[in-house]
Amino acid sequence: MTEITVSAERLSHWFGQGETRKQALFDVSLALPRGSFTVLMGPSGSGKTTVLTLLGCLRAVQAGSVRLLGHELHGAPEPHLVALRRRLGFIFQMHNLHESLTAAQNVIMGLQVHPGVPDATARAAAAQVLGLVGLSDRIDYLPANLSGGQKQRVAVARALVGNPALVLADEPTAALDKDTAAGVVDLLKRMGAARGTTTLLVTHDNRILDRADRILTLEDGRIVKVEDRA
Ligand SMILES: Nc1ncnc2c1ncn2[C@@H]1O[C@H](COP(=O)(O)OP(=O)(O)OP(=O)(O)O)[C@@H](O)[C@H]1O
Repeated sequence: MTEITVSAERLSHWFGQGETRKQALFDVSLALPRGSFTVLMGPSGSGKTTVLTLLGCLRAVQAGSVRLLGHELHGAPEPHLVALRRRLGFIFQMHNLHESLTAAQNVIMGLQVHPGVPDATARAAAAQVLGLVGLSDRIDYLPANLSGGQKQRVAVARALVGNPALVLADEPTAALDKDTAAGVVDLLKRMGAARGTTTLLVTHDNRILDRADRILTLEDGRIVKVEDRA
């Protein structure tokens, strides 16, 4: 049987209170098999980021079910959610690097959620994953001395260094040129194949679509299309 990393069943979500209360998601159901690479598309405001944050334990589930790594998120206590979040990797459009830390130190931040990792081990893990994203020669650079694409690759390295079960990426290639964007996506795909990492990637970027195993399209808070490419 296929192992499912994360699934949603009839997931609905609302923002605001009283008269401004607005439904952002309507009965969204999906299931991401282990190691799969899924793209989530849709117009601005269709609910993509909301789905990502709900699957990633960054928002409380209000209605419906999310099962992440075998655990139900609806009604789960905060310490449970914190523990689950440690098994995820997040990549956002804005790279959010610490400007006062080098590339390696930023990547090591991705390991701080795993207490007790010795410094030398953390440094070696950071160097290895920076090598995977093609930044072996930039390990000790500060973000100010890196290009936009290089900074984004550091952010990818930071998300992957803890060997997450699930990577949630929100427009990770928006700031990148064509070749760098392709490199980042290929890296995420390779990690899926090599480590069984499951990836869900929000994008408007047509260049990524042909690399997806599955493309989900959201419109007005509903999944309106599922295309299997595998
Ligand atoms: N914190 C919030 N408070 C109120 N409404 C929100 C909030 N976050 C999102 N929304 C609304 O929920 C809907 C879905 O937003 P969401 O950010 O998930 O869309 P998106 O598809 O990711 O859009 P984009 O491509 O522009 O990032 C939109 O109508 C948005 O205005």
